[in-house]
Amino acid sequence: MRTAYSVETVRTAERESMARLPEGALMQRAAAGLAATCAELLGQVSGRVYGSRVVLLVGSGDNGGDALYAGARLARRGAGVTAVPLAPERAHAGGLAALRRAGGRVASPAVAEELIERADLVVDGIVGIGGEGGLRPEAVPLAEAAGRARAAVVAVDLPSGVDAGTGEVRGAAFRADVTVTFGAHKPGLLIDPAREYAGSVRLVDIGLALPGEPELEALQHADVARLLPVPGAESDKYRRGVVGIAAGSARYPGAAVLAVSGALRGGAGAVRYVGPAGDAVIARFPETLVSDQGPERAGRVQAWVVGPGAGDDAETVAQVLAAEVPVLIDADGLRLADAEAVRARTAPTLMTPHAGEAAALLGVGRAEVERARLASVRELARRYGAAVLLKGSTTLVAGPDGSRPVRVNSTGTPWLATAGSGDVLSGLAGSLLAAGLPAVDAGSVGAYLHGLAGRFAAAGAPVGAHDVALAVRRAWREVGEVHRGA
Ligand SMILES: NC(=O)C1=CN([C@@H]2O[C@H](COP(=O)(O)OP(=O)(O)OC[C@H]3O[C@@H](n4cnc5c(N)ncnc54)[C@H](O)[C@@H]3O)[C@@H](O)[C@H]2O)[C@@H](O)CC1
Ligand SMILES: [K+]
Repeated sequence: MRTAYSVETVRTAERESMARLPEGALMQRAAAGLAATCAELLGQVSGRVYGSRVVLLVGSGDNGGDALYAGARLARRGAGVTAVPLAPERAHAGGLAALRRAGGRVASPAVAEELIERADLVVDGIVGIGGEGGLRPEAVPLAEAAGRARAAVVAVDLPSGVDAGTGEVRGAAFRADVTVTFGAHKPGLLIDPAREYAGSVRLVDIGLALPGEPELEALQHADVARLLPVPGAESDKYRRGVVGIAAGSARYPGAAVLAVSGALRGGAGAVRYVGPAGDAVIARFPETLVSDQGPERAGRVQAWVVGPGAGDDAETVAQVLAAEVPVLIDADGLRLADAEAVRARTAPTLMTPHAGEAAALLGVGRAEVERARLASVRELARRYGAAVLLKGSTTLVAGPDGSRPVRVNSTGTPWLATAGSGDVLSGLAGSLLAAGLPAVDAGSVGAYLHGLAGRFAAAGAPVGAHDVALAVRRAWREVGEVHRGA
């Protein structure tokens, strides 16, 4: 499991460590890890460390101190290192002295852009977890110059300008090729939009003992493998769970077909379809149990999926919400579901909005949800007393009270933003619910497999939702392999 901790928790751990260790020890560990990554990148960009040109952009806190000490290490290996302290009188004094002793230079911000243009490597040490309120105006042209330059950009702890705790980005921020982060991932490194600015993230262990719950957790192959339902020798289709799909309409029969296609690959023993698209479903998937009765009379299921392509069929949504089994609500179902009826449910509920649907439920603009994804998913979960999966390039899954940790999934690919892809996910996650997974697990395992399937299906080219559904089996096998190997 990958975890991310709040800034507050990291600060607490830092204080405890500092009390035990000699002064400056943590910063030296951070700088050593940072310098190692810088040296590796220099090897890729210019073939060697010796003689390469490194620019350190240095703010007034310890983030700048890390950059300076790492710069001193590179200078000792023969790199030409120039530090640009944005506020020279407040830059980390020990770090500046160390850099100078190692042969590094210090330059004025007036020449920073010129230096960046000629550099092999730019180290962004302007702000880390102490940053507040986005990048200051004087640093904006530097972020832009670094973006234009051919140099590799390494962010120290976080790309300056992104919010460490929430992943929000207000205005300009540095775009890094690699972010070297210390002690723990910060939530902003795993959540969009900030995640995109971080490039690939490397965690340097500086020996922090992290207390309490993480803010976020991200399942890895082995975690998913442990959660996947596996039929035992005694299983029959009913024991493996029947998932009911109440989806599709005369106008959108395809949504029903796609939701069923996802459900068939999610581990339930059988899929029961209820709705007006039975003929289309049977034609494609003859193994489906099709009923033309409403959900109340369709026969037993262990979980329902309601909403994909459902049009305005509020009665079906109401019947599903009244069922005493887990329910996944997606697409039109989110709009049609009565909030009181959702809150009154005693069996688990999983809502799966994209940003636009989440915005409509929260009564805010879509951009607001996209900007503040973590706060949005928590708020929705609290309002509805339901687990909520907020779709996007990083998908977030919050438990019913919005409490910690929220799950984050980043196996997806931008190619997954294609019509019907959400219908496949709803069927897949609903099937996992029917197989007995708790709502947060069903959502996050579903998102993980769906994202991986999207990658396999796309392989760098556009995909349709049906391709994604087909690739779920490959994703499942790939995850299972790791488990068997473990
Ligand atoms: N947490 C830890 O355990 C460790 C932290 N270290 C480093 O220390 C950093 C935190 O250091 P600090 O607490 O000194 O804070 P930062 O260095 O992140 O930033 C604080 C300084 O930047 C200024 N500032 C705040 N917002 C700004 C903005 N938007 N634009 C420009 N300047 C801004 C503040 O006035 C303050 O002087 C971490 O990110 C990490 O790089 C490491 O040295 C190792 C250990
Ligand atoms: K930084």
